[in-house]
Amino acid sequence: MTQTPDFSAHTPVMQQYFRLKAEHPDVLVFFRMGDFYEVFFDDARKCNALLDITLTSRGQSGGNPVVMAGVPVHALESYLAKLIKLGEAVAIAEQVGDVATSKGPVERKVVRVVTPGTVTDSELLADKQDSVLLAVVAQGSRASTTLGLAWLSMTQGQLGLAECSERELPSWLARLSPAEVLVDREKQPAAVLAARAPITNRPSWQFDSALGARKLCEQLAVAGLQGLNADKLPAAHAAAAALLSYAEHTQGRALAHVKSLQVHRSSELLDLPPATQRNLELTLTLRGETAPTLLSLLDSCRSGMGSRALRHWLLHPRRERGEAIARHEAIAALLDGGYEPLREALRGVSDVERIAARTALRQVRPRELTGLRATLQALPELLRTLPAGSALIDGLAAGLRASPHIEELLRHAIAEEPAVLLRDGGVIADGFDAELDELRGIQNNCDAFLLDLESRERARTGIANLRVQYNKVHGFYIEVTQGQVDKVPMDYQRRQTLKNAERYITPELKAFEDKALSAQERSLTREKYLYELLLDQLLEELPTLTALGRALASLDALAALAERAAMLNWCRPEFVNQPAIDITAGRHPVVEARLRETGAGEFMANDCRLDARTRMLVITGPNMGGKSTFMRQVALIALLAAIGSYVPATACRLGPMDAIHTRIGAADDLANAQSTFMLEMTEGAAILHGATEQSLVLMDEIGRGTSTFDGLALASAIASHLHDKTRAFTLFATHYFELTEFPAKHGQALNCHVSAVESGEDIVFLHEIQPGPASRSYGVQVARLAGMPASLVRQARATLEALESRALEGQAQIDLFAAPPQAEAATALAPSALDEAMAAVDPDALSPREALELVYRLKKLSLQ
Ligand SMILES: Nc1ncnc2c1ncn2[C@@H]1O[C@H](COP(=O)(O)OP(=O)(O)OP(=O)(O)O)[C@@H](O)[C@H]1O
Repeated sequence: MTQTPDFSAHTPVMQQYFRLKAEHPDVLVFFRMGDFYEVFFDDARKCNALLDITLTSRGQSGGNPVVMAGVPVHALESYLAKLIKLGEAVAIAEQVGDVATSKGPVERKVVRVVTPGTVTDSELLADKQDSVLLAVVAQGSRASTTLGLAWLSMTQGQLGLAECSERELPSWLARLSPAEVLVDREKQPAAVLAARAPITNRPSWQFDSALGARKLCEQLAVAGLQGLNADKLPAAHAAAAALLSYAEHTQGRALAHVKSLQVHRSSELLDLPPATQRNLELTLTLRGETAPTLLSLLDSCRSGMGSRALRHWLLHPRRERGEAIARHEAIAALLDGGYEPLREALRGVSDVERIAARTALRQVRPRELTGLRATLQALPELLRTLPAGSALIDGLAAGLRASPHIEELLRHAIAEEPAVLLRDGGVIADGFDAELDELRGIQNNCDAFLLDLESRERARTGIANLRVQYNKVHGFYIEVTQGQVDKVPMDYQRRQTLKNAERYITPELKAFEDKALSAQERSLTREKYLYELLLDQLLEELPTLTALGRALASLDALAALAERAAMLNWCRPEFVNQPAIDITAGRHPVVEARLRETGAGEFMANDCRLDARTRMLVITGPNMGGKSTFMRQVALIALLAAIGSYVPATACRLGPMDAIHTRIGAADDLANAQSTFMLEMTEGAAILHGATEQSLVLMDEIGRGTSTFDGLALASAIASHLHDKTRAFTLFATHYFELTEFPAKHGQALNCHVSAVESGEDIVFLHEIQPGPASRSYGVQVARLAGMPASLVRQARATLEALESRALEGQAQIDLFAAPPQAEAATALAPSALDEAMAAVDPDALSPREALELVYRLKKLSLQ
């Protein structure tokens, strides 16, 4: 920016601006000047480009024209929303001094910095999605790096810590989907670029473990972190140090509401790598839209809080099944006892979670408090709708019994329908504060007083047309027409002379004027003061409010899951300790819903039976037959069960599971300059390294990105590896017909196929999974269905027949699944002269001279 170090060359206001800008060099500074926020120089040019606001240049400062642009104060929120979406951060510098009494420019201060990861204004936040601020730092040597993660949802008041390896980082980034990532300015972990979130650089010294541990203890008001299972995480503590200082810096205050901490260890969560989240279309479709996805289908929540909780559950499934079982039990209770009354009661609740956070940050608006009040008043009714029979719901009910004190306080303190903004007045209820009532009384009684004074003065002076009036310039006055002026009493002082009237003031009217004019100002000041006091009192109740928000969010999410289970005819899954994925009549929930919506037919339900003896299904069948759908539905059912939802099936038994890996064809990742095939192999390799016996692996047409032989060879080697070494539960869909021989030689694999029947030249897909290999692949028929020209289809059919007959004649007898050649097997040639000579040597029998000769001889042989 055009910044001159010598501020003295500038006007006093610009000096003030430069000082603030120097404290916030990396963000846009919005500098309050009366009814506008002004931006200057480079910030102005940037805003001109991003917001399309006009650049102007006014006067000079330090010898240069002052380039500036401005946004009106009342439109701030909409401009901020745009900038935050574009990943920009904005420091808001307000006038904090008193304009009337200031000598020189009024004092200004940055009161908060709005950044993508720390926004709390409801207008700037998506209702259904949390805004997460994440700090990532790498610790350790190059050979063994540990990444420390610390994150904060400012509006939930929730901190999270985790440590992971470099390989696991992408999964974490996909799971947390941060709105802003803080990194060490000096060493940025490469993977954070993939988060596609704005990156904010922070100085290295802020990523300090000891400082982080201390800050966490202070923030959570605990003496040590052991009790929270949060000790011995030095890398995460280092990230927390940077996270907390940045968060406080942006809010301009301590974070009173951040009182809870979750420590996630990678090993506790069911691993959902980014490819899995993408391929299963959990929260976004492959095209990047928010519907139709699993979340859009599940989310029938009544509140933004519920939607956010559900999203969190979906992306953080636990391996340990206690939490999921408790949710299954709660859904069963809601289905038994009726979930509709609860959902009705939840319809009107406000976003208590965000209101609590905004209260803590002292940003809460009057209307949010009336929303909170209404919610508190509705709680007794809501409690009555809760069913019995679920320990989880009983626990949440305890969170709903918020102290009646808060409701009472809000009822007395806040007006029935307060103004939108505190500065407009009319927020504090009548009868709450005697002083405020008196000040308001003065304003309200103004008219009555003036009428009363007028009739008294008329009687006293005998001037019948005397009038008491007010105007902005002269204030209150008594007006007497020129003809009556001689009747004016002594205590009347002339204020103004008009053509045919005189205007006077009396001591009584002057006293009233002083009181009335200052009453409005004073009542506003008093309201602000009372509002601050109210916030202090609410702050004491913050833990109760936070717990209430969480309880409402969970109940909403549970009720949505119950409603979905009932409406979509889902069943309660069962967990077992043996290896098993045993699904009866499973369906793909999103494809099924889509078919129903478009009236395109019924979804064909299919079973999936995998156990310790059958760990792999080799799935063949025509394109469009339903292979991908079947594989995905198995994964979705497993995931739904793990988050505590019912599942689209008639019965479902699941053994332990640690991860869901998917390799499903995707378009080229041009952005990362990876070809289809390279991407396929990279993802495949990650699966082979990461999967275990307890993982579910979906492999959809691996190898198709390269030539047929390469692809077939790789696909068979990958299948063998998964079967013999990894032993993961694997669904392996392939077009390589040769792979249907795989199960014959691999005891834990079975063939199955999606059925289709030919009718004349056409093909009808039955979408039914049947045992055994497919008889053929019907590619030409599918092409015909897709509308390829008839002549082309005829030509393809003829070529196919020719190829097939040639293949039959000269079928190569290659054993695709033979054991890989061992390194030593390669040396199984006839022994060389050198080998023979070496074999003949008896070292103990050699004299030194013979040994020397032997060396010369061996050297000679080696050169032959
Ligand atoms: N079980 C089913 N019941 C009804 N319709 C289904 C079923 N499975 C799949 N479909 C329909 O068939 C379409 C194609 O399914 P899918 O993509 O799973 O086929 P595929 O065998 O994987 O094809 P390709 O080999 O070309 O990838 C789906 O979009 C869906 O509309």
